[in-house]
Amino acid sequence: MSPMLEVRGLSVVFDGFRAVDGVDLTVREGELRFLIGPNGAGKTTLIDVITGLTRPTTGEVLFDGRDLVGLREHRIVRLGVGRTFQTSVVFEELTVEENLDLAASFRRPLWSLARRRRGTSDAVAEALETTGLKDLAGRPAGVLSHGQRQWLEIGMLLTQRPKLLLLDEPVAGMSKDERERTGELLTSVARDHTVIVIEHDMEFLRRYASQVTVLHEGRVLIEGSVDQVRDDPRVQEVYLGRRRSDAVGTGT
Ligand SMILES: Nc1ncnc2c1ncn2[C@@H]1O[C@H](COP(=O)(O)OP(=O)(O)OP(=O)(O)O)[C@@H](O)[C@H]1O
Repeated sequence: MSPMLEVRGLSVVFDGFRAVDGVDLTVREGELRFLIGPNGAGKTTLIDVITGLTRPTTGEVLFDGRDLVGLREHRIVRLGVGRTFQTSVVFEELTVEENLDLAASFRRPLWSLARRRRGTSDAVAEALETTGLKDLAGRPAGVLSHGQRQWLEIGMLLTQRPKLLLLDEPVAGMSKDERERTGELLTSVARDHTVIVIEHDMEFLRRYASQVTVLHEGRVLIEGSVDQVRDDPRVQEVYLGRRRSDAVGTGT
């Protein structure tokens, strides 16, 4: 399959500090790619560049063959790139359905809002179904559990019909059950989307990841299967900074 995303020679320098340093990354259509790395490795900065929040110092970000560098955030969303943030963006006083509806309208130009109501409703109904939030559609988002809120945010992205989803630590702070449901949700979303997930949780990675890219000090340290990454001594050393036997899922 053709690459959905091709990052080439990407560097981001903040006041002389190289947060991202010559990163090449290719993600094919339909992949569920995990991005890991210790604090400060450059994961969020990389996502910020892909979504137009940060402008790179050098390099290209080709999405479906088109360079995203220099495009504004909303333009990138409309081209089909959606992301979640570490902080929540749901409106607590609006219902689950209203939040989805609002998110669905964001992608479209203002003039088309009235005209394409039907399409919006379809997207909202599908998102309610996929995220398993159908029974909570009429409840205010403020009453949702932490996990349900995360699923709502993923649902909000889905209403925008993205081709590529970028998720920043989707299972952080979740219970075991919620993690499991999120893993299933991601697996199902990845059936017809390309998904990149930043995630630290090794147990989660072991269960749901196939391809993993490890970033360290702004560079790609290694890319491979969960097993390859787990067994790589460099990963053991730099990513976890622990003894090998404790590291990357070889414990427990
Ligand atoms: N706007 C900025 N100005 C200056 N330095 C920045 C800026 N944004 C990020 N950095 C620095 O760039 C480096 C990479 O940060 P980034 O947030 O991308 O790492 P990360 O891998 O996402 O880490 P974490 O897992 O802690 O979120 C860090 O050292 C950070 O302090």
